[in-house]
Amino acid sequence: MAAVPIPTRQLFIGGEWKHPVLNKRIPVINPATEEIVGDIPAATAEDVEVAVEAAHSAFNRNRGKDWAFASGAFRAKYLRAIAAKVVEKKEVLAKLESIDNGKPYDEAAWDMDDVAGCFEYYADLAEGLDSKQGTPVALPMDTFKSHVLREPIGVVALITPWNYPMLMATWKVAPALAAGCTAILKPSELSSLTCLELAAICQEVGLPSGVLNILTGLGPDAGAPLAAHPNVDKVAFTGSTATGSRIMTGAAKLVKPVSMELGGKSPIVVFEDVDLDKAAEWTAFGCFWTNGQICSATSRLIVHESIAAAFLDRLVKWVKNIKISDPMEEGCRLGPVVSGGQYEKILKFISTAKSEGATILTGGARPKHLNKGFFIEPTIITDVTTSMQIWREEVFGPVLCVKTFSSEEEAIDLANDTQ
Ligand SMILES: NC(=O)c1ccc[n+]([C@@H]2O[C@H](COP(=O)([O-])OP(=O)(O)OC[C@H]3O[C@@H](n4cnc5c(N)ncnc54)[C@H](O)[C@@H]3O)[C@@H](O)[C@H]2O)c1
Ligand SMILES: NCCCC=O
Repeated sequence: MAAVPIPTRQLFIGGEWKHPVLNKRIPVINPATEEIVGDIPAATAEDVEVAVEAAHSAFNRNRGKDWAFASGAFRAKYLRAIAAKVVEKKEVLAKLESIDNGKPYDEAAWDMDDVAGCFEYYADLAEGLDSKQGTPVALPMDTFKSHVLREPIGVVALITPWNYPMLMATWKVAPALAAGCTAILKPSELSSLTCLELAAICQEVGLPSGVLNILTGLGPDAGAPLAAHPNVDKVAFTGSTATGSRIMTGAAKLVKPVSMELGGKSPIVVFEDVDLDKAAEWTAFGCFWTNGQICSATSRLIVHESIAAAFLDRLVKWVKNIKISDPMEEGCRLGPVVSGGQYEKILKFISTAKSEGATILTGGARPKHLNKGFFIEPTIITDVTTSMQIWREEVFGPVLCVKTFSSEEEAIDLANDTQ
């Protein structure tokens, strides 16, 4: 599949492209080739200041009548226009995401459908707001009147991860805009390309200036000052539990509301009466989809002891059939993990599991047919105990750890074992 040129973009603030105040940039590395293919602007606290001011004036412009307190139907038109542009540019966006993040092109293309669907969904909700405004609330005393007013909270900071770059951003941008908030989006420095294209789309559809500002940059340099800014009224964050906890601690000092979507360690339980082939397919899908980099990855397999050997045999066969290649290659089902840092981290998880006494049933290393790129074979680890790191911590890569059970109670206990 032909690659696409990587656009050179700036920060998107107040409806315009702006060079970062300190003029720094971050290289974009294609994880399949380890080559630098472009760069993105690196925002710092100085740019955060300008972006928050832009979002603030957009919120208050014309006493809010231009956006925040305009009708939901007015705002919905922009959300639908963005959705239409995403559909129009789907192929380019999916290719950029695939090059930036390493996910198979087909999966990136599904994600773009989800992005468009999400903007449409919140457009519906924005339209629905209008008829709900002013709904009376019955009170026991006639002398008092009460009605419901739904109002945007103000300027919101949206901080997102790299595993579904444009989709995770959309899950925050679309509802914020539908509600009438103005926003500053800070995507992950590891895959920001499509979020910068979202900025271009906002410009194309004529989204009022300052309603959505997009700052790319490092977490500590751009994310931290954004989350802590006193004129940011709410922070919505998706990412690791450690970063979420840091943001929440800072927000607590300002009594600032936050919403957090953090990491996980999800189980898949396979009972003795399953169809072995179907269960093997879904187990592989649950853990190895998006190269295993999903918050909901079913990274703990809990299988009934009476079928464990036969089931693992099928699963290993299934996993060995997964096509591992450059994510832009036709039929790719598993690409590289997102970065060199993530690659090293996952290999360390695997070596710690070995040193703690677990067995690598399959995988555990870079596939032999690939000599560059941050590729890791789909890995299945057995002889795991609940005290091992591989069982307790989120790996966020193509690694499945296995435990057997003999009773339903035991399966439930293992499934509920918290991180
Ligand atoms: N629950 C969900 O819906 C969901 C969805 C996707 C990913 N995730 C989780 O995200 C994690 C993977 O993403 P990640 O590695 O990008 O997470 P991360 O916490 O490293 O980074 C997430 C975002 O926070 C920013 N950031 C980093 N340090 C910061 C700081 N001090 N202050 C403010 N912002 C800061 C990063 O630049 C990035 O934009 C996994 O744990 C995964 O489970 C959860
Ligand atoms: N399908 C999107 C899942 C997002 C979590 O990582």
